[in-house]
Formats: sequence, C-alpha cells, structure tokens
Amino acid sequence: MVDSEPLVIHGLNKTFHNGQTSLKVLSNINLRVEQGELITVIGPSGCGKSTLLKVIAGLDAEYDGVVKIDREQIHQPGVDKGFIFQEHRLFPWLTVEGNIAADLSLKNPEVRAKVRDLIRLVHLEGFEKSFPRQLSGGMAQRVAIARALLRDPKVLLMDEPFAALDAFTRAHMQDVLLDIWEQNKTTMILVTHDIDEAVVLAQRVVIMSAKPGTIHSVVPVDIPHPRKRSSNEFLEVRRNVLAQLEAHMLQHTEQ
Ligand SMILES: Nc1ncnc2c1ncn2[C@@H]1O[C@H](COP(=O)(O)OP(=O)(O)OP(=O)(O)O)[C@@H](O)[C@H]1O
Repeated sequence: MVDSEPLVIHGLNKTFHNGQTSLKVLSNINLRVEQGELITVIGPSGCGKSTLLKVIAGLDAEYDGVVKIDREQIHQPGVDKGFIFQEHRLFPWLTVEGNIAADLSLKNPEVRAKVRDLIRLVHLEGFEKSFPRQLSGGMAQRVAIARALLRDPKVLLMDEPFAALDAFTRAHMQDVLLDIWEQNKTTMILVTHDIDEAVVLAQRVVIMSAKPGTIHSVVPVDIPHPRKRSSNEFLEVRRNVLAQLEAHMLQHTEQ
C-alpha cells in the first residue's frame, strides 16, 4: 500500500503584485504534514500565516512551488479542504442543522444522520432548530466546524478560529477541538497568535518569521492530552516557543 501524503509543501514562494510594486510574502516554505496530524502556526503579524493557509485551501492559486494534498497539486478550493475563519460565516437564515448541511438536502437520510452525528460531536444537541443569532460565539464556531467536517475534508484549515472568543469559551473550544480531532483524526492546521493555544493543541508548533514569511523553526510537543498548562513539561515547551519567537524578533530588529 502506498502511504497517503495529505499535505506536502515544497519550495513555496508567494509574491503579491500591485501595479508597479510587489511584495514577497512567502519564501521557500517547506513543510510536510502527516495524515491525522494537528499542527499550529504562530508568528508575528504580517508574516504570511493567513496567506499560507489560503494557498493550502486553494483560495489563492497564484504561487510558485509544490503544494499537494494526497499527491494532487492544489489550485482551487474544494470541500476536501475545510476552512474556518475567525468569524463563523454562518447563513443567518438557516438553522444549525441547515447551516451544517448547507447545500446538501436534509431530506437525504444519509445527510440527516451525518448532521445528527456532527451535532453530537460538537455538543450542540437541542440546538438543531436554532438560528445563528440565538447562539453564542463559541456555539456558532462549533456549527462552522461541523459544517466543514460534514464533507470529510482531508485537511481542516483554521485561521485564528477562537480569537474573537472570551478566554473561558476559548479554552472550552480548544477542548472541543481536541475531542473532535481525537475522534475523527482529521488533519488540522490552526493559525494562532496565542502561544498557550499553539502549545496546548499541537503535535508540532510551526514558528514563522516575517519579511518575507518563512518557517523559522518547528517545535515538537510530545506531551499527552489532556495537557496541563501549569505542568513543567508544558511550561518548558512554551518557553522554547517563546524563545524562538524572541530570537526571530531580535534578529529582525538588528537587520
Ligand atoms: N491580497 C493582498 N494583496 C497585497 N498584499 C497582501 C494581500 N494579502 C495580504 N497581503 C500582505 O501580505 C502580508 C502577509 O499577510 P497575512 O495576512 O498572510 O499575514 P498574517 O501573518 O496572517 O498576519 P496577521 O497575523 O496580522 O493576521 C502582509 O504584509 C499583507 O499586507
């Protein structure tokens, strides 16, 4: 059997052109994400984290280099690449179950059964008929995650999905996401500004540096879940990630 290769990025470069000016945003990005892996991406503002996610999602096809999911070069969006934004982007006129099904019919028993399973997975039983305006931010974001998972994506890409939530809801959402990941084993890439979030979730933390955006280092997190933020091993990895970010910033201010 040939090993599946969900995501391989090799020699990725990305430049934005705007009239006479051009801005190189991503430079020689190389990364392999194994099937079922959960990685987080952290780095200074403007280093190209969102751009990287958009390229992987197929939302931006103007790049150079190899970006492949399961050996297929990515050049357009598709349901095999789920994308979660900072804001939930639910349809206000559809219920929770309607939003999860989206363009698939709830009259189809298979779709109905899958929607029901996902509602259970994201802990929204009892809210099937609620509309987005009746949900909290965390609940709405859980609907967005369920909607992406309905299509069995090969990779779930999340761009600061919990940034708009209060600290308590955010910590709860991290637990919910880990629960989903452990049950579904979906490959996940999550961009965050929050070091604790990066370390509490990931198997590897990818640290990016800016101008142009490149991968500065990758820190493995070999701590079993659930992770205690106050444990020595957690604090040690956290310190390591912080040191890498600081080293990069120092390098940058010296240039
Ligand atoms: N469509 C675009 N056209 C021109 N420049 C762009 C475009 N999109 C992003 N950029 C520039 O590319 C750089 C990287 O942007 P990006 O949003 O990927 O960074 P980021 O690391 O996600 O930032 P943040 O952490 O602040 O969200 C920035 O300098 C930004 O101004």
